[in-house]
Amino acid sequence: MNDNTAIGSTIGTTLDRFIKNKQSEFPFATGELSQLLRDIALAGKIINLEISKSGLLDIAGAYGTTNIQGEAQQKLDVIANVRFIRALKNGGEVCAIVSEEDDEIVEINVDSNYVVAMDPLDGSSNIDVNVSIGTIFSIYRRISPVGTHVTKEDVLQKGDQQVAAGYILYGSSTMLVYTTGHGVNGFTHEPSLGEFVLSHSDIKSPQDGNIYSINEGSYYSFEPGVRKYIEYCKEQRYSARYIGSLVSDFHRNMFKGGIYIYPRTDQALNGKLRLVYECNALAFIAEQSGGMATDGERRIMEIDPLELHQRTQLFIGSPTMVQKAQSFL
Ligand SMILES: O=P(O)(O)OC[C@H]1O[C@](O)(COP(=O)(O)O)[C@@H](O)[C@@H]1O
Ligand SMILES: [Mg+2]
Ligand SMILES: [Mg+2]
Repeated sequence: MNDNTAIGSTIGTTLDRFIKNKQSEFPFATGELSQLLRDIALAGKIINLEISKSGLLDIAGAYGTTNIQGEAQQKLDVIANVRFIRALKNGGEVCAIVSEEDDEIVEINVDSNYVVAMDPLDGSSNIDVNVSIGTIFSIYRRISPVGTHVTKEDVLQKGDQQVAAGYILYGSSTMLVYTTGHGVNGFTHEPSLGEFVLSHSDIKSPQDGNIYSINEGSYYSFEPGVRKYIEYCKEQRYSARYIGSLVSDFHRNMFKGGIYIYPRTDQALNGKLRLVYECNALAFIAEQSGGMATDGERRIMEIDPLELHQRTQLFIGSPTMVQKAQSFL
């Protein structure tokens, strides 16, 4: 058992109980955010079921459509998107959703308070080959008055405005990891109970590490500084680990100590990953666990989003490694 494990309270503390306990710490809490977190967990359980038997079902392969980024949508991308939107709609706490799989803002309920930005299925290239994948989510409080139509201002908020963020990792076990700005906690799905149960409390990322995660296949399209850092990692005899699912690479490095980098390339001049529904959420988790997340210069969470599907470079992980990488740029 590592020091991130809540000794002796694991089984007893379901996500539901944990949320209830946390809510009581905030006298003015209305329960809306708590309910929204429960709705996200519910959608995660449903998608987890589909993913766990995806090989048996006719849900492998491409859906036949492309999203606004020109990427072929996988069937599970679309299914996950539909499941999340339905669960959030039924939950009633969400006024709008920004999703990787929808070109525009999806307005849900103008009488609700919260905006959700999400990557319903992260690691799409790994869906059909049984490699771990995830879901990423950010939660903001709307700015415009309740009862009015949602505006771009409501959904294009800086990462520093997040009230909660997290991810669900569908791996050898399924985990929900999230923060509300008071530390990071991890819950493992207990299939026989059908519950997420606290398994990793107050997660702390090692300050330094020896794992680097970058797609070296694009080495010759990286800028000289990034190439020099890769050479440095090799000289240090660091381990190269790259799953190709951002959530999975981030999760491993958060526990073991490491850095994940997706820099700009000649194909992706602003990097590949999306600020609003991939990078902001993981940056919040990283910072809350003692890690660091930048675009090579600025904190990810202080970048002003201008577009829904805006891309950014990402340097994320153990602070000593992120600072070292930046020193080469
Ligand atoms: O194949 P590449 O260029 O290394 O990109 C892999 C990266 O792209 C992503 O798959 C992008 O996310 P989506 O799968 O949600 O589109 C990340 O999960 C992953 O880290
Ligand atoms: Mg993604
Ligand atoms: Mg995706």
